Amino acid sequence: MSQIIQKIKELQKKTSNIRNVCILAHVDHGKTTLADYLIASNGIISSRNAGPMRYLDNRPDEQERKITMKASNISLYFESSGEEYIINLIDSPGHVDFSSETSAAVKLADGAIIVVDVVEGVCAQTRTILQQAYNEKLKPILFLNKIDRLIQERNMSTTEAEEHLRRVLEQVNAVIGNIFASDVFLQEDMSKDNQESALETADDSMIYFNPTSGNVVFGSAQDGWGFSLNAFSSMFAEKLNVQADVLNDAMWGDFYYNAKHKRCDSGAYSKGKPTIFVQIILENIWKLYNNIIQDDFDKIGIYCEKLKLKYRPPKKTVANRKTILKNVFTEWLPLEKSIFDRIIKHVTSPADMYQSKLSKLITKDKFAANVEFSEDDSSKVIAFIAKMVPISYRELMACDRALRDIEDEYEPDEQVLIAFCRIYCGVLRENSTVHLVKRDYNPKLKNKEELEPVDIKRVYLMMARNFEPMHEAHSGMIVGIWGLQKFVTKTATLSSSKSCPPFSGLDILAPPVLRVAVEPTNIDDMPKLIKGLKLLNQVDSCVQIMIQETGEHVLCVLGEVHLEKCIRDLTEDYAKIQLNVSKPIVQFRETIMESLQKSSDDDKSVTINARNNTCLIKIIASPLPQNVVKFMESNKEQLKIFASTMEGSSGIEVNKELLNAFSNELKNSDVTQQFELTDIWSIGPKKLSTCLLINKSKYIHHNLLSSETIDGLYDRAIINGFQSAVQAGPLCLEPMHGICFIMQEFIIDESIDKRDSSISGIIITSVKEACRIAFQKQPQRLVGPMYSLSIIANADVLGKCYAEIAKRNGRILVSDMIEGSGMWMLEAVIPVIESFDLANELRVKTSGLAMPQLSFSNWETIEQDPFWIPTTEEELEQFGDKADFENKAKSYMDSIRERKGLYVDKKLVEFGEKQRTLSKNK
Ligand SMILES: Nc1nc2c(ncn2[C@@H]2O[C@H](COP(=O)(O)OP(=O)(O)OP(=O)(O)O)[C@@H](O)[C@H]2O)c(=O)[nH]1
Repeated sequence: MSQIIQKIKELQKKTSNIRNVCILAHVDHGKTTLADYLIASNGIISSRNAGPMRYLDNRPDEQERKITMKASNISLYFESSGEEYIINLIDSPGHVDFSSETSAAVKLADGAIIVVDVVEGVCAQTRTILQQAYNEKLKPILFLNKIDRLIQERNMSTTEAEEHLRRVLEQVNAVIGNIFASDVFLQEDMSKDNQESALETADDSMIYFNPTSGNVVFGSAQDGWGFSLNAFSSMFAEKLNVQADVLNDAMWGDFYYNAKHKRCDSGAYSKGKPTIFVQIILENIWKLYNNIIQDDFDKIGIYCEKLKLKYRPPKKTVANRKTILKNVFTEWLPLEKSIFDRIIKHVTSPADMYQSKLSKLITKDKFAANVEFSEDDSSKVIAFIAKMVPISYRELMACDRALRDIEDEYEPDEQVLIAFCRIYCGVLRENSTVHLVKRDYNPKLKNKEELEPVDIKRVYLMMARNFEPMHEAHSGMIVGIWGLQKFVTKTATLSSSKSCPPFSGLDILAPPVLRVAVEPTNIDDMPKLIKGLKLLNQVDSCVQIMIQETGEHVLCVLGEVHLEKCIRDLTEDYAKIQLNVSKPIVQFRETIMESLQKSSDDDKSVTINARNNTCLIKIIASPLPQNVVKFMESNKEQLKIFASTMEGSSGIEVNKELLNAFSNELKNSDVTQQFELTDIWSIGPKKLSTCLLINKSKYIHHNLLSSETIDGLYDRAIINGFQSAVQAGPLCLEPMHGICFIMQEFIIDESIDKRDSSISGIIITSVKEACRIAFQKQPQRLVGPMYSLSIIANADVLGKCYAEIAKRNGRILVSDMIEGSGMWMLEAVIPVIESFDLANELRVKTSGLAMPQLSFSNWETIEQDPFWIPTTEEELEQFGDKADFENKAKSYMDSIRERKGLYVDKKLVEFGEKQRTLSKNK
């Protein structure tokens, strides 16, 4: 291993020979098994252990549960046609609860190996990772994995298998086609009439997977083999007397080999002949497998000779078939070679990807001109930290003995953080100083306070669990940095010059909707908990930590598996204390609906006349249309900037294109109360941005789109009143969602003294009160988060899955058979609040045959009125006079109120004594 490390340290100076690749797939499709074989090629593990070892899954819980939970990098060496290469390989988790780790992996890579299990085909996460790879402009290679299952489990013939593989490839390409089409429409922002012609003119020739062009590898990671078509064309060209490139082009088409004329003829399907793919490739693989399965050692021996392999099977022992399979196939079609060859050919080097990567990483309005590429200039360093990697200080010192002389600030058992970083430009040297570029830094304004000098103490080559010290890291490399723990939370940009803007953070695909309150079992351990939570927040991009007004520490995570990991990290590594963890809490939101009974605006509006007519406020509330809410949710970061600029912050640029799109969105919706962008006064709640305050009164507010200078004397008080109203609604103090409050009148008595500070307080309270009453004048509803749920299961357990989903108020959206696999794919939505322990219950009920994948889908209004009570005689008879049991919305609302210590209108058992007496007397 030390030789390889030495070579990598030398080779890194040649950026054109570096490739940065991540492995992406739906959960369990075989990423980690594939990574093992690639690692074995460097002698880091033996190829006998490749697969079961799961080298990159080095957390105990990853090994126990056999799922990857974090992205990790290993730098590998590969030689091809006399050239030497470094391949920085990043394995990523497939489980949706760890999607932020996958986002970190795609941010650092230039290419992606997309692994698809050919039996399961395209699954929910496959679509997501294809979208992520497309968004980041990664060069993808498709690995169609687990072909051995078609032989051993599905007993498919070679022609059936070919048909099946074609279908899976078409599925993958159909997803890519859809992603491409939506991208074209989005970029062009066009009317429906122009969409078709735009699609016709857009060049999509390079985006699809096509075995003939070499971006598809077929194989079985478990048995250690893989091939792309060119491996077979060069193997068989001479024997068949056909030119290799002709054979290659004919291999995945409607061609058959005409042995008589020694040529490839078209029309295999119409003539009922097996295609060349079946004749030359699948037939050979199938025969070898069958010989091994049937212990036919003589035939295996003959085959090995025919294929010019060195391996000879044992004479008659009942040898382990798996070992024979591995020995034969890893020699004949070595998996690592087929994958590495494709990476070298299809993935672009970091130097060539530089501009395209940077244009993705830096938001358009911040793109500065002076960030040219440099391979070896230490004054032109640009680097991006995608995450902080935890390791115990003892382990780090074992990797880097020099640390013992540098620091003793940390205890050996303490967790410390290494920055997981890609050098985009220049050379980063140890013991150097660079700028940490903060989020609001703008190279045009050169706002120095947003740059912080930081010392790079040590630079490491990241070899999964080992950190190998290297004195410098060259452009294109993915490395670890020691010295930044005190400065970096989640992600960061480093630059040696002042001309680089901050990179955008990771794309977090789902908000953390699951919350728990945590406290130390022993209250004296509170400082340790706070320190542990800080570390967790630095390391995990998806975690949010909040401190409630009550002093309670709340941890927000994506799902139950994520929660388990975070609690484990806290108790065993970050805080090292016992914790009390509350039951999961789900955040709700509050909204209003359009009333079915027609009522005039006057009925709905609220007038508040404060302090003897000195301040008059008239407000009406109206639900915002779905499209507007959706737009606001997907652009909340930009809208926050828009709102803060309106409220007086300067120095931040507002994206004009976004404002135009917002204006169009408003025009295209049937907002009952029409308004312009210039009427928007504030957007709230602060972190969510789904409610608007609109000014239709005669009072003129500060407005960034207007050229007039306005003093906006009462703006701040009005905005504060609105913000505190939308922050906590009247149902159960949850944030409001999708509502537009329109200020119809705002009049302040001219005679009041403008220096009277109490007037601000009166305005804040009155606006807040008016918003709350206006909300209550409309039909009120709760809005809950929904998970989208996908399950792959066989027909026998389908009924049990349906029953479990129905029991939890879920809705099945799709239930399709996966052709050729005998499996079913279920897609459903289920309220997050009903989802707890679903994975466990399904596992027990289906004996482990169905595993759900849950990922955040959307916020959905709960149709039921939380205040509904039975009124008709039938309803009273059916539900009782409170109907608590049937009214889910009310029970959710009550449980939140109870948790928050608010009054709950609950009917307890009344007259208990009397009832008992009655029954006794019977
Ligand atoms: N039959 C068969 N099984 C395979 C193959 N490749 C992987 N497996 C098995 O599939 C299961 C999942 O493999 P992993 O490599 O852990 O999958 P993964 O994509 O890394 O999983 P996550 O990281 O948890 O998303 C393991 O039991 C592997 O042994 C293959 O080619 N054939």
